[in-house]
Amino acid sequence: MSRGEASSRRLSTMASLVCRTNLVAALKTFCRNYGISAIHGTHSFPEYPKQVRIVEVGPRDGLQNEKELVPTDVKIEFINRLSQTGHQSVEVTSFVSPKWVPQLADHAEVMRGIKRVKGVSYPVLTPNIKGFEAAIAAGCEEVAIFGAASESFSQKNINCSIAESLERFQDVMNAANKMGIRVRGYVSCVCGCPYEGPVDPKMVAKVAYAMYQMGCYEISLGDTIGVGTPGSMRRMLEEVMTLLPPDVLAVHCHDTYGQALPNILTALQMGISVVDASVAGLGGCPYAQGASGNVATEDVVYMLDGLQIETGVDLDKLIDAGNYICKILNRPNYSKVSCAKTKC
Ligand SMILES: CC(C)(COP(=O)([O-])OP(=O)([O-])OC[C@H]1O[C@@H](n2cnc3c(N)ncnc32)[C@H](O)[C@@H]1OP(=O)([O-])[O-])[C@@H](O)C(=O)NCCC(=O)NCCSC(=O)C[C@@](C)(O)CC(=O)[O-]
Repeated sequence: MSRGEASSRRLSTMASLVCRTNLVAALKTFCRNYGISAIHGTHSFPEYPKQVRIVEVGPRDGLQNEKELVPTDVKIEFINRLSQTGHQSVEVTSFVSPKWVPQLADHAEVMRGIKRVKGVSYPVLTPNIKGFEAAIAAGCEEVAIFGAASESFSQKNINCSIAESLERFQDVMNAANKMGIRVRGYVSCVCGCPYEGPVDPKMVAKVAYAMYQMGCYEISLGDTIGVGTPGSMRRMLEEVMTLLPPDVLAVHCHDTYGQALPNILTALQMGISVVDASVAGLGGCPYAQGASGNVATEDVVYMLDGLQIETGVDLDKLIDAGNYICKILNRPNYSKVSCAKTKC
């Protein structure tokens, strides 16, 4: 990104924050001055977004931790089924070292084998320029770089410090810009780290801002080990939102402590409208011991349907895709909604 583009990006971010802050402050002052404590009768209700985009991470985050190698044709069929559910974004695989994540060593074959549906984006993870080049050679049109707000996790996960990771991501970003490839950014450990414990929200904000300034179109904030609560999620998001507006943020919640849905609800109330989820609640990071799967996509869609928030996702087709992969993996379906509907 050129200096001019970077500074105009900074200006528009600031303008968006200032407008938002002024509007909220003006509304608060108005209500205070006129003794209004309630909207809609006697209570004030949070405003939810009208639409939410779900980023389906089942084929990547969901499968990366599976011990038994899943056959390539099964992965392809799984992704093809997910492509038919109405999802706008299905994360396919990672172009990482096969020594580190053997399950995803067939990344190029999977990428080449899937039937791409018009309107669906198929991002892949690329930690460095080597991964980026391999991803492009396999036909990828969107990539994601993945950093962390914890030094220890960064070392364990991608074998470098946070500062080094940002340098590697800059190389990816430069190459992506030249080719017109969209880059998404992840920040892991936003509510806690498996090695360091609590993580300072200021650190999350700093890394998220650095990745956004670099040119990521969206930053996904990962509660990698699922320790967040609506309280810690809110505090973390408030800090991040001092630097970035909610419309460039996504949340990525694991469900280790059963807090993923309330955490997502908190994020929606704060203006975020992109949610990562994994069908059947598959998943976990191989470098975050003890972390359970992601929030199940079926459960997120059911909740959003109930809130009359548009996702475009067909719940029945999603349930079928989740049951398909669980049957092959011979493991339980962790979606409560799927279990309730199919009486599993
Ligand atoms: C980042 C590296 C590659 C650094 O790994 P390294 O060992 O430090 O890399 P290196 O540059 O020293 O190279 C060592 C070897 O790896 C090869 N190599 C180097 N780069 C690549 C590449 N891109 N693709 C394929 N091979 C690669 C390279 O060619 C060489 O091969 P050798 O000469 O030994 O045969 C390694 O640490 C790695 O692959 N880590 C995997 C991390 C990972 O996938 N973690 C899970 C995803 S993150 C996550 O789940 C969290 C998230 C996103 O979901 C959000 C959340 O929940 O918080």
